[in-house]
Amino acid sequence: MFSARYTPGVDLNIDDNSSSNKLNKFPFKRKREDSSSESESSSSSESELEEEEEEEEEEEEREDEDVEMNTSEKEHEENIDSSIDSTKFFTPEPEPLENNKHNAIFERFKQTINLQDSLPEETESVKQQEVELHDLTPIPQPSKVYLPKLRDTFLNESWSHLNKIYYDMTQETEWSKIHSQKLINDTLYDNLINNLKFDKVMPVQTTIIENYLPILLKNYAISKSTYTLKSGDVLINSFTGSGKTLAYSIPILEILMKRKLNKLRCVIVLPTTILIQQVYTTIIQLAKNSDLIVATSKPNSMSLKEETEKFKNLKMDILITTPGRLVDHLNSQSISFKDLKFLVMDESDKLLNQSYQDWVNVVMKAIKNVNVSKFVVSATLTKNTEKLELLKLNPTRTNLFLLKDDEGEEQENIEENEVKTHKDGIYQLPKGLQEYNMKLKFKDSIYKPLFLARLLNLIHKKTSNSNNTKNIKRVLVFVNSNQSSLRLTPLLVKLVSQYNENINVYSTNSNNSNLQNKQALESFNEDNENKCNVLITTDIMSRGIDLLITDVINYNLPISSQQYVHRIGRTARGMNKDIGNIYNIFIGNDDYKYYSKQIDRYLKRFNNNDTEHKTIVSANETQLKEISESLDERGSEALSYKHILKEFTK
Ligand SMILES: Nc1ncnc2c1ncn2[C@@H]1O[C@H](COP(=O)(O)OP(=O)(O)OP(=O)(O)O)[C@@H](O)[C@H]1O
Repeated sequence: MFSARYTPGVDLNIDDNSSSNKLNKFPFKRKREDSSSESESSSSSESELEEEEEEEEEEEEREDEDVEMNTSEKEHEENIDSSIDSTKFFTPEPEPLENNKHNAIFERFKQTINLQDSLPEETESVKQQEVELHDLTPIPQPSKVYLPKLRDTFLNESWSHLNKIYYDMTQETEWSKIHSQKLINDTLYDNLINNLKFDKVMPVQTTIIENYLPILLKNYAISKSTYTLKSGDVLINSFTGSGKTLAYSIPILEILMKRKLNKLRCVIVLPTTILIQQVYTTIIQLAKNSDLIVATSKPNSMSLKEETEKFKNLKMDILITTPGRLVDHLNSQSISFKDLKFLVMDESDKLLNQSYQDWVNVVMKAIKNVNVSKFVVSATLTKNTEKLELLKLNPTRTNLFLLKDDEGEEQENIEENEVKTHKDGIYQLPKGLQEYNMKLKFKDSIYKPLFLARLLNLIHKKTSNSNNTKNIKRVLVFVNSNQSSLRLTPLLVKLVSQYNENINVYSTNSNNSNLQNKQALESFNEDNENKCNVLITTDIMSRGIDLLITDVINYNLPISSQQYVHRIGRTARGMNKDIGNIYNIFIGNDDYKYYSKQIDRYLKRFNNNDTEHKTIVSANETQLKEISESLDERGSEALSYKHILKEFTK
């Protein structure tokens, strides 16, 4: 109940009833006053009144004693009193006491006071300075020191010393022209025209074939052992679907086809097994009728031991693999980099984000004293110096291939108000995209699956682009987690069946076996006329996958502009650059704000003045507007939806 300051040597007895102990009675006097006022209603007894009178007398006695104290002692005591909140702390006052030990204490106290009085005067002036008062204006502060943003500078400088070669979209040419210039051999030309059925050379391919391949060929003619060192490394930053696979494969195959060696001369590293299969399919078609042996190494298809056995007898020229498997083979010495000439890192920014088995360092160590040309490739090539440093690029001969924008400006130097260059790279979108942003009100968020079903119905009914004569629709629906994919798929199957029997919904997720995922992908890719195939997937499908996809729906927003670039890059690819609709679904304002600040502002579009993609459902797309309008909760569609939802949440 009581709060009392403990004074060493004084025995504080807080028994308030002990009237005989005056020392105790005094310290808690105020408390007693308080408590008497609290119990005003109770009648005060005569004895209590007497007691109070007694106390008053005692106090008067003390006052008299005080007068007898010397002035300095008194002043000091006042000072002490004023610095103590007397309502909180009570220190026993000296009184004439029967107990001699207290007298000794008071004696010491007096001595202390006297000593304090004899302190030199400047102590006081120092004290005064310390308590100097200020009014309420802020105390002046030293001006802020602005340090340069070292990290940003550091990041951006990674490209500054590279030999930049800009290309533009007009640089499309014919394979026959490249062939006639003797830049590619007859077999390669034949494979391009007859196997792959390509007649045009895409701009990024043209620039590399015209600018890098001649140097490689010239140096190869001079020396078969140092040509890669003299030609240097290649960095390719080019948008999704622009044909980067061929851009690096053609120069490499042209050189490797020149002599039959059947020793490991090229390794292509990719982040996923799906991509390994895809690149392999392209390369074996290009290498047909040549002496080159192309092999893959995929973690899921064969054990390391089995693969090691296989490699003992396989004199491969090209190996396509993942970073983890490559490290496994290097560690078990089942492959050697002794004859290596080319190392390709496709989707390089993704690879450089993987620290699994410290793969970059292991691989760089393995190629230490070998002359190797490195190809670092991505639609979102990193500018991060720390990461690029790991690759130990050729310090004097590293060529960076970059796209100029529509106005012929060099993309790297564009720092406009609306479109910012991301510190990690340049994020150019493909040309033929149509982007639609749609917002659902926050209160309608439970209807998001129903909204998606309506949207798919609409996509199926939309008339196709003239290139897509069979009117096949393939729609990728991106969700952010495996769980979302598992929850959404059965619900969507049920919902779309109410609208449209021509919509097939598949999903890839980690609950499926590899075989099931493969089958889902194959079914999704089937050419069923007038059908709409839908694949619900996570970002595992966002990189590099090359199928004819007509529409991409960001059911959940991606977390970064890089991720957005790769997701939407599954459409508007290669020669199908005019086929590609993107639908971004926002819930409430927060999603839209996130998209604007974290994603959209870093994207470069071929025509940046075209702001249509930024509107929430463009005015001419009235159907889209209809489906994104608030759903009437009493409507029969919404009611039946709620019933279905209940079934799925049981
Ligand atoms: N010269 C060409 N003529 C016609 N089609 C081509 C040509 N080169 C590539 N393609 C096709 O263009 C599509 C995209 O090519 P590729 O997969 O190499 O793109 P990418 O730039 O690597 O894309 P991503 O960044 O998404 O991996 C593929 O279907 C490919 O077969």
